[in-house]
Amino acid sequence: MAITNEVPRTVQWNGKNVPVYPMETISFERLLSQEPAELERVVRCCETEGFFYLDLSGIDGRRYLEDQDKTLDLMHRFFESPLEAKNQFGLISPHLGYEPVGSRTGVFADTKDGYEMIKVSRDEIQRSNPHLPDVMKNHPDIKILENGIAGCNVVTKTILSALSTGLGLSGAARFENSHRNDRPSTTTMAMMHYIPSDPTVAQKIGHQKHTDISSLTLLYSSQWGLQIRPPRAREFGFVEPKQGCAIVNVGDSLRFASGHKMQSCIHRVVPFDPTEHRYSIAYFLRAEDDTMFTDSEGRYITAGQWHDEKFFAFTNPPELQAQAPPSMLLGGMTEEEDEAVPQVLNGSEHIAIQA
Ligand SMILES: O=C(O)CCC(=O)C(=O)O
Ligand SMILES: [Fe+2]
Repeated sequence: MAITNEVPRTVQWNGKNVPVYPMETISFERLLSQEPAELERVVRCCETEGFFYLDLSGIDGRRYLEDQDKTLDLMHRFFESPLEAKNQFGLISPHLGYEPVGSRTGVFADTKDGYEMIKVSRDEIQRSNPHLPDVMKNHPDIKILENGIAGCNVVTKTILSALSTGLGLSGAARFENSHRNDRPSTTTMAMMHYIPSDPTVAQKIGHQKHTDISSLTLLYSSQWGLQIRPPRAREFGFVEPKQGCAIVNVGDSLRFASGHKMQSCIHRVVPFDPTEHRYSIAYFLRAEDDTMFTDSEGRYITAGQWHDEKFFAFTNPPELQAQAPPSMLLGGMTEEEDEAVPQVLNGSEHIAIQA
């Protein structure tokens, strides 16, 4: 963990004291001006922890927070629609369309996930007739999605450019050069709704531990639930939502592009308050499909291939997930030994490995 002056905190969750991990806060305004000290800090965050808060509360950043508030209103309307309307086209491709609750593995053994999700890709929203369910295929909603996606692009490209400069990269070697705006990629905005669920009995619960496929993920959620397991940490701990800030994490593609120096931090989502509906918006900035890098298995492959293989590993049932290259779900990141923790499942006490 980075050195901070903050006193370590814990919260009560699922019958035990769980850490709340402190994270650095990076200023969007200072990145925009490429202030050398801020560039150094953002590089250090990506190389040591792979996660940070991005302060968007200044005049240049708050318009993006307002975009996300509008996206949130749209999500409430969308997720309240009947299942047939939401699932009109199903999942058109891994980065476009709707996935109902329970489509993937859940956060605990023998559970399914506890969220539904609609993804709108950056390439798709730019088409004259984007493939969207009818309930959101109207001018005002398309405009909200377009503004949300374009805003996330500006914010994530600002970070990418700061990282290139901070690492002394120039010309074609800069990260932006493998994330050009007019090249096909699987870049997408995922809008998620987690249903209320009780960790002691739920069959559909949370979001399994993973690292992201993306280069950078920009996450907006004002609600608790995200847990990270920073490098060298022995257990998962919560990330506290912070007013005026988004959460940014490095994904596998940037880890690979940085010669595996950056950390693609392990994370998952659990129901913090079992009675609560939780909403989050994740923008996954992904490399151009034909970008080449060396993955966690030592293979020289394209970003497109990494995306497709890992996506299917995510969505496969556990027995098929186990056949994927061992490091795929965690992008080559390793976990410190888990501590055996008592866990109440289905009403009876088990000693289980928390995963
Ligand atoms: O919902 C969240 O807070 C995070 C979701 C996430 O990790 C993901 O979609 O990759
Ligand atoms: Fe994630």
